[in-house]
Amino acid sequence: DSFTFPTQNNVARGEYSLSVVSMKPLVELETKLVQNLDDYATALELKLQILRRHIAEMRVENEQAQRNVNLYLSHPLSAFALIRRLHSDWPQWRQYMSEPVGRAQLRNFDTLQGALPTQMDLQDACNGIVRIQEIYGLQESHIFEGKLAGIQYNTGMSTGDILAVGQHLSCTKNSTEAIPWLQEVRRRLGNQTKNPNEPLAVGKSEVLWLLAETYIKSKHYAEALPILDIALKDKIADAVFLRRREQVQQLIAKERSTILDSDKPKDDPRLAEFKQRCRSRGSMSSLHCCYNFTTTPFLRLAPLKMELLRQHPYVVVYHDVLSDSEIAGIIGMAEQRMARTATIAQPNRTSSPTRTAMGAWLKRSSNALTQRIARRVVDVSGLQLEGSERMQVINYGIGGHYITHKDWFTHAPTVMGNRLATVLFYLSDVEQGGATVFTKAQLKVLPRRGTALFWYNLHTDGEGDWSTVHAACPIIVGSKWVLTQWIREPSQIFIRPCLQRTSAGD
Ligand SMILES: O=C(O)CCC(=O)C(=O)O
Ligand SMILES: [Fe+2]
Repeated sequence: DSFTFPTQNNVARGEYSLSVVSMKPLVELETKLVQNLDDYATALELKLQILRRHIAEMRVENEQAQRNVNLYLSHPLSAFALIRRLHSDWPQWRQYMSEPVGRAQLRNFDTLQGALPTQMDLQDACNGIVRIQEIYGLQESHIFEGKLAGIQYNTGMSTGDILAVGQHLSCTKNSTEAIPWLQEVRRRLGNQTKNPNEPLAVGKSEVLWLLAETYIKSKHYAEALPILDIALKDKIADAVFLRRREQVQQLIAKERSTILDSDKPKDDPRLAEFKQRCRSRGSMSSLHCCYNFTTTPFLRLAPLKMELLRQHPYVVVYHDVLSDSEIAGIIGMAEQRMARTATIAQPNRTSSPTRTAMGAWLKRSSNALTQRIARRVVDVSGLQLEGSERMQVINYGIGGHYITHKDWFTHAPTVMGNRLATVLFYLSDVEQGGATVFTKAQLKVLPRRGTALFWYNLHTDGEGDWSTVHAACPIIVGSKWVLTQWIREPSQIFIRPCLQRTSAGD
């Protein structure tokens, strides 16, 4: 179920990619690293300059000696100087050559190293990219070139970027998904040979090996063979490749290969619905719009722009209910309290989290601002908040999403009661992706800064309403912020008493 709680009070390691806000320090970290490397280059240049100057002087002296060796050595001061230089100076030059350059920069790097993203961060980031590709059905080649869901951006993927995703995918259950990525790396490397002086150069033989192994792992033996052959033909491979080739030939003779694409696992229906809804056009399909004057007495003075999206389940949107300064204040508070949000079902990290975001709980009584927001929740819902959990602010990260879930509990605690209703405020616009979708009710709501979504999670008799299952589609481009208030049953006794179900759908 979807009860979420923070596991840590600050950004713990391996949690950068989960929200845009938690990645912010990385930009400054890179600034420092670039400066440090620049300082290292300066130290190298300084040493080089000193060397060049001395070499020039040495050459002048030595050439003079060479022109007339006898004359040079006949002069006692020249001969003396030669002896002295060779005895005293040259060992010092040896010493100078052996001294490492940039020790200070190396030490400085070591102090920054602890803040570098971990393997887990990279995995999360890979998962995010793959999720965008999968859920929206994007072509890998488009992503490589920086075209995301029909929009061409200036940023594409480098060979190193693509290889990292390929490597990640080759270790996953569906390793065949790595193939387009690794093939692209292979294509980009082309006939290029690795420059041994380039620290970041990608080795072609390593890529070919990984590609061949990925084919072999998924029993596509026939495809592995030509890959190994390329490596052998280019003579960039060694005996290991030759042995592997023989093994593959034996496998082809013995075992049946799988035909590419035939073994694609079928999506489970929930995932299929999620994909379909996220890919659908974002029509709000409102039933009607009106001004709400009636939910609470306050609204008679300041009516809210309300749009009814569905009657069953009852889902409404309120436009422009938060001001820019209120939003800035809430985000500012949340930023200081960010922690990874984990669901109770999986409080520890797994490779495929159901929710990829960082969150903060805010007490409604914290300050005038949170009290005002709480009041707004009462206004849009007509419900009371005593006994409800705190407000939760969420910021999503790379390909951030929240899989299909229901906000109500199957076994609700009797004291706190179940989550009768949800109010979801959008604190930001999202450039692409990140819609809230109701998969059963076939509704897609695009985040709009300042808008609130309200729905009932329970039928009038208190039973959980399955038609309220919903999800957050992966963000493609943007930083999505939401504030959620789940509203518990007990304090609503007189407002929305438990009734027999009125009509079929209610
Ligand atoms: O972020 C969204 O669009 C949905 C969030 C949600 O479903 C929740 O917090 O329960
Ligand atoms: Fe939810």
